[in-house]
Amino acid sequence: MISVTDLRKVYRQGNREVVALDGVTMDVPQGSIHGIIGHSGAGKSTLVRCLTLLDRPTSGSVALNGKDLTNVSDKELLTARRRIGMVFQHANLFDSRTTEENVAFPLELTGQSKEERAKKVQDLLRLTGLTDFAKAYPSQLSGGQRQRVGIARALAADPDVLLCDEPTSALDPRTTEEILDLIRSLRDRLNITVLVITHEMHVVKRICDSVSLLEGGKIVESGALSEVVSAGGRLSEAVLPLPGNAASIAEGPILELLYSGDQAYSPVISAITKTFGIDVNVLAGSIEELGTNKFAHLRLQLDPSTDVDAVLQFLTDRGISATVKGA
Ligand SMILES: Nc1ncnc2c1ncn2[C@@H]1O[C@H](COP(=O)(O)OP(=O)(O)OP(=O)(O)O)[C@@H](O)[C@H]1O
Repeated sequence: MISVTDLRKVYRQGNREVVALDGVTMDVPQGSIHGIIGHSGAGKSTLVRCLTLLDRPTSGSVALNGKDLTNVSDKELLTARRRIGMVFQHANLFDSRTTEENVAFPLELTGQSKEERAKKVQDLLRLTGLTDFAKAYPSQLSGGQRQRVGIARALAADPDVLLCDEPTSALDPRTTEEILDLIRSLRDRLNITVLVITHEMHVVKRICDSVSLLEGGKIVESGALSEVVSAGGRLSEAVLPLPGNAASIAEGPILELLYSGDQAYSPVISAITKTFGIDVNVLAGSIEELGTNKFAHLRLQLDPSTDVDAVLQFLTDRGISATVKGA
């Protein structure tokens, strides 16, 4: 479990102050995968540096399993940092070391026997699908395989938290899916807490249980993926985007519908047409399955004669969030 409370980081640039983190608070429970998404300059890198205490926050706290890391001695901090395994965009491997030697590197500092280290490395290679590449050098590996080595190395010290900073930004789409699936399967097998910092929504959609939107150093939306999608805010728009310029072919009110669960497959449109005896035109739609939940986002144009308030009530009664566009 990692808990961040009111984290602030202010940089000084001459006379100017830059507030890179402005009161970030979040709790990520043991065994869950939390995504932090934000555009360039939102404060993601600063957050990573503050979470690992590579950069001291100006105020606020970062606690790992209840222990406040902002309040420990430098020696304790060194030990505490090993509880957080780091995965970066580029694996930054030692070119002169083989896969197994790269993975063994953090273990060389732990005082374990050679046999214990060798067994641990073999376990990690099996876990990350690298057994056949144990003797290969980084130059003989693909980008995805190198990232696997980086992940195996990050797990060597049995961390409580795996902090992944843009883990797939340098990979092609297929390798991205493989690495994301690996991260999720590691969480399933090791019950490790995972924090994924990314600017890519598909990363969040593919593996995260919960997500926070970071903007200008603040978390502006946060929650379980199903909650934020149903809430109809900015994350919802990003997960279930509709084209902004879907042309209407006739006059009539335009409604946007957002709904989840089994209702995502319910015949909403035919229910409206039958109940109100009107024509309905689908301007745009997006249906997604995220984890075990399904979500739908539709933009509909209704007959000009429609009693819009009655349709809105009809939809609300069925647990469907509906808003009139351009009203
Ligand atoms: N060492 C520093 N000194 C002064 N300002 C800084 C420093 N590091 C970051 N900043 C500022 O803090 C803000 C957040 O930067 P940060 O690098 O954390 O954003 P980011 O979301 O990681 O962006 P990117 O995705 O482009 O790396 C920016 O306005 C940046 O200019």
